Amino acid sequence: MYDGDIASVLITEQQIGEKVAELAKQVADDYPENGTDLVLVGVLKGAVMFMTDFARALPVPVQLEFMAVSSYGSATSSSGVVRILKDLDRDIAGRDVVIVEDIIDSGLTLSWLLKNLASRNPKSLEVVTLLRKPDAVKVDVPVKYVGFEIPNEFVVGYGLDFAERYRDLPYIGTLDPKVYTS
Ligand SMILES: O=P(O)(O)OC[C@H]1O[C@H](OP(=O)(O)OP(=O)(O)O)[C@H](O)[C@@H]1O
Ligand code: HPA
Ligand SMILES: [Mg+2]
Repeated sequence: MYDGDIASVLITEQQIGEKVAELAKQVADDYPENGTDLVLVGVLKGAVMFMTDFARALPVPVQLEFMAVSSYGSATSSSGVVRILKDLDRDIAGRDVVIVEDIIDSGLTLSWLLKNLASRNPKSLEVVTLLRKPDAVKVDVPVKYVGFEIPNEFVVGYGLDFAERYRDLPYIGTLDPKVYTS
């Protein structure tokens, strides 16, 4: 599948599975059941694979919410302009909320999202991200749960796309530059 487009496998399916279980354990330890379900806010579309695996790995009840924002379009770097394409369906005031992201690259999307959700007065607000690129950060954002720190290369798979392709790969790989330079 996608023959020749993937330059290298950065994180295997098995490594992803182990990390998801580890992150779920950390989050479950920090949010013991208290009668009010934790709200997971998945950031579409990139976080969809991580969100569904993570929610099922968590041994505490959660409610699933989604937001769609877009800052990348078909480019390989963030424009910094964030648009809401889909908002939450429910009020999060007074709730424990965890944003579920696939990747923090420049940090621009998350920084905007944190401000936006904080203004809705949740009881608490934290972030879990599967990937972070420390060398790409333009705005520092407080992130409590980080899966993997990765080099500053464009990656695809497990929800992450280039021009809407490759999200369905079960692993995370680097994209051969010929794909986006041709
Ligand atoms: O830290 P940043 O530089 O802001 O980049 C991270 C964001 O960019 C990607 O979303 P994208 O806008 O590509 O939408 P998508 O999830 O639908 O692919 C990714 O899923 C993150 O949400
Ligand atoms: O490396 C990336 N790959 C895919 N989507 C992204 N959005 C931000 N960074 C990336
Ligand atoms: Mg994208």
